[in-house]
Amino acid sequence: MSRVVHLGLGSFHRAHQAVYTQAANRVTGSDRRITGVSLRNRELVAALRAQRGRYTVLEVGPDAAAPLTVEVVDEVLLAADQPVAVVAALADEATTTVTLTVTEKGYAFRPGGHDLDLTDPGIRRDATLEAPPTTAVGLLAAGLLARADHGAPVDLVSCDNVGHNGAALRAVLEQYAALLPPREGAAVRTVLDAAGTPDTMVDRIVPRTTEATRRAVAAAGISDAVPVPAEPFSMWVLDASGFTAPRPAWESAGAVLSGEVGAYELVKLRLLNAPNSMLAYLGLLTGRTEIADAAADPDLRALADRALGDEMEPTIPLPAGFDAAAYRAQVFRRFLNHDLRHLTEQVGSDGSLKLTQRVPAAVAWHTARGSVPEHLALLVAAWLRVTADADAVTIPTIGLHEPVRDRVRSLAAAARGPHDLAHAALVDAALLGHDLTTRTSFVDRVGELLADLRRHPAAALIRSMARSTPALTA
Ligand SMILES: NC(=O)c1ccc[n+]([C@@H]2O[C@H](COP(=O)([O-])OP(=O)(O)OC[C@H]3O[C@@H](n4cnc5c(N)ncnc54)[C@H](O)[C@@H]3O)[C@@H](O)[C@H]2O)c1
Ligand SMILES: O=P(O)(O)OC[C@@H](O)[C@@H](O)[C@H](O)[C@H](O)CO
Repeated sequence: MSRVVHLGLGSFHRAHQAVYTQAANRVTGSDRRITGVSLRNRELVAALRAQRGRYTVLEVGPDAAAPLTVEVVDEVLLAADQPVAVVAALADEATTTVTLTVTEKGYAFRPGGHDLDLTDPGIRRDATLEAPPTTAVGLLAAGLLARADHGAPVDLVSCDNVGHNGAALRAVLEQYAALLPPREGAAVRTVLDAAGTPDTMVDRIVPRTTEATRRAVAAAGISDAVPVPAEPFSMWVLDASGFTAPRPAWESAGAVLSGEVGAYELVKLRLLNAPNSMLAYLGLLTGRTEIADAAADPDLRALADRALGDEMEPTIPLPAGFDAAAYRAQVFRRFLNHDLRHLTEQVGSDGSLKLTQRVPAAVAWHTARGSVPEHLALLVAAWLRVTADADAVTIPTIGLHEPVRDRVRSLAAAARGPHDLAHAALVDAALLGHDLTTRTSFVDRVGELLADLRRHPAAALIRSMARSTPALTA
């Protein structure tokens, strides 16, 4: 029986692809199992091993189902300690599907784009082949290299919130292969050429596990050190034509096989993830710890809703039969799920990587038509304010991570003011990608809004924008 190897055994995989795989097994009577690889989370690996890979998905909020026991992960590896075993699992002929949820960071993209960062120290070290790999890209490539010996088919399925995630994964692997010694590079390319890298759209809000999750699971009589909370909603759209090898029949468990994955990805990134980011940054600037509290504020909600409906929706081709109005209403019902306790700091982390996927192409759509999307400018200004100014976030945060924070702060120290900073960060340093570097009318507006956010309490600007007539500035 063919097996799945998953890289990035975080919360999302356990509440999404693993659940679909288990359900597909039940529906089709097959027994496909998952080798789950955590890159470096030693505690998680120890806990899952102690539970023989078994854990609970706890749905929370309205319409939550009963806790679900997931027992489809039958092997758990820690890449930091067992890189050779991970490469062997990836190389095994029985492995026909490799799935990934390694966050945007895991692809080692160059800031602002989808090219491999050739200066990334981990990538450079792995590419020497002098020691076992440590990065997700290095591990995958080592697995492909070893597969050259047998040539059995395999698919690499990115399940991260990255636009054209399959193509992006293929591109970084190709660029990594070019760094390898010629013989090994050619072997990796040969295996990659034959492999599938389908694009996918993945959707389920899965916050971090908290003590409340553990208590709720214990109250249901289940002993589990690593339960995963999740919203009841779940969606997975896959490009069926991108597969080359046997795989779990995820469609029998509700996944959608579609020729329009690209359109679904854009729906997800621009109509769900972008307003989610907006609630996160405006929430952080107005003292909200949780997304649901930010969404419950009528002014924040009005701005995020206009960003979604007026500024994002026109920029994307909707999938056939897609009901945008229903989606928009559903998105906000999902954000308002208080039981999720989805933290503004989780959604607001790594903004430079996330916003690059969510915003610049939509801005380019508007500026090409002579308008400046006001609410998207506010989103970017809010990200800059949170990133540049140590005094901007007044609530306690424990892990508001931002890879370019130091860079932005040194640009801020050198800048003559907010307009200068916006241009230095978005044009000169291209921190949100090259699409924005030529959109100077948009960058000017970001600078103005950043000035407002610095001059007044964020709530005042938010209130006045929310209560003024919505318009795209020409
Ligand atoms: N949580 C959600 O609501 C959700 C929904 C849709 C998609 N996703 C996608 O799944 C990803 C993971 O989300 P999660 O909730 O499991 O997060 P998590 O924090 O629980 O797990 C993150 C995983 O990514 C790995 N990782 C982190 N940095 C890495 C790096 N530099 N290189 C390689 N691997 C790295 C970690 O080892 C861990 O396994 C998200 O970034 C997103 O792309 C998440
Ligand atoms: O990428 P994360 O999980 O750190 O947080 C960002 C969220 O916007 C995102 O994960 C959503 O919850 C998810 O994309 C919903 O499907």
